[in-house]
Amino acid sequence: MLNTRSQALQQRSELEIASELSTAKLEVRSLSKSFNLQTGSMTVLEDINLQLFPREFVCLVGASGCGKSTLLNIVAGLTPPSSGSVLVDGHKVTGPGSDRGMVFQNYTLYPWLTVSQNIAFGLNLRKMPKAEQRDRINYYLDVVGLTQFAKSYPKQLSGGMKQRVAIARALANEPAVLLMDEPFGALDAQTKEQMQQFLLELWEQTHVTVLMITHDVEEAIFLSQRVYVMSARPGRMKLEIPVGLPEHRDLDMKLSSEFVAIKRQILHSLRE
Ligand SMILES: Nc1ncnc2c1ncn2[C@@H]1O[C@H](COP(=O)(O)OP(=O)(O)OP(=O)(O)O)[C@@H](O)[C@H]1O
Repeated sequence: MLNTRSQALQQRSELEIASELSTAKLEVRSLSKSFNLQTGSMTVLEDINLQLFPREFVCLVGASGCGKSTLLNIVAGLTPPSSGSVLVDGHKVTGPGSDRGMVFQNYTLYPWLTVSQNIAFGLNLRKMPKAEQRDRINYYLDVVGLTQFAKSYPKQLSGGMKQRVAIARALANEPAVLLMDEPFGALDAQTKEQMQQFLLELWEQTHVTVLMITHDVEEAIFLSQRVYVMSARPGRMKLEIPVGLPEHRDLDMKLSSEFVAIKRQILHSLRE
């Protein structure tokens, strides 16, 4: 299925491809959000602007409480903004939609469904023909390396495996953008590093456009082409840092001087 898609991509003219790549997949325009509390109104996000281009992996870092999850929930269409707008492929977001796949920190698999059935969940909702569903499920089971666990239930899987199923479920809808909120926050350090490597390989294979929130500055640099740093109260975009590392990365790269220089810049910005 993706192979057919990539063949189609190859057949298109370079001009068409260049034009597609320069059009934002996701755009957040002058977005602000306030919550009404008993004590008055609290502005959580102020004048947020960001753009993600096709096949980009972008991370958002910022102090706890600066509004990262609120921003992601607005992009997902789960929370309305107070002002400003979110556009996916040029269309204004007015609610949740299958053009945005979401992966949360806490495993959100349905415990009564098998791995395959979890991955099929969105496809069933969309009434996709069963044969097409089977192809997609098999493809994404293979992409996340869980073919042998197709018939297992979530309780039979480790934390890392559960997150791989959650990622496969989000990808099975082939969304325009994959939104991830601290997806590895609940994993131990070793599993987290394995999952970072896995996610990078998956991104190299599928070239999905990703917006991810993380507390972990190293994780953000390791995975991204760009990192946005947010300030707190109200949350604003403070810094946008391009990550000029090669696309193909391994864990040793975290020790390189380029990596450490970017880390220093982000940490200084977070401390200011
Ligand atoms: N529904 C809500 N009603 C009122 N206040 C809210 C609501 N949702 C979030 N907030 C407040 O908005 C602020 C930002 O919260 P948010 O969860 O977006 O921050 P965050 O940067 O994701 O934090 P963390 O990194 O700790 O997860 C917090 O002060 C939070 O209490």
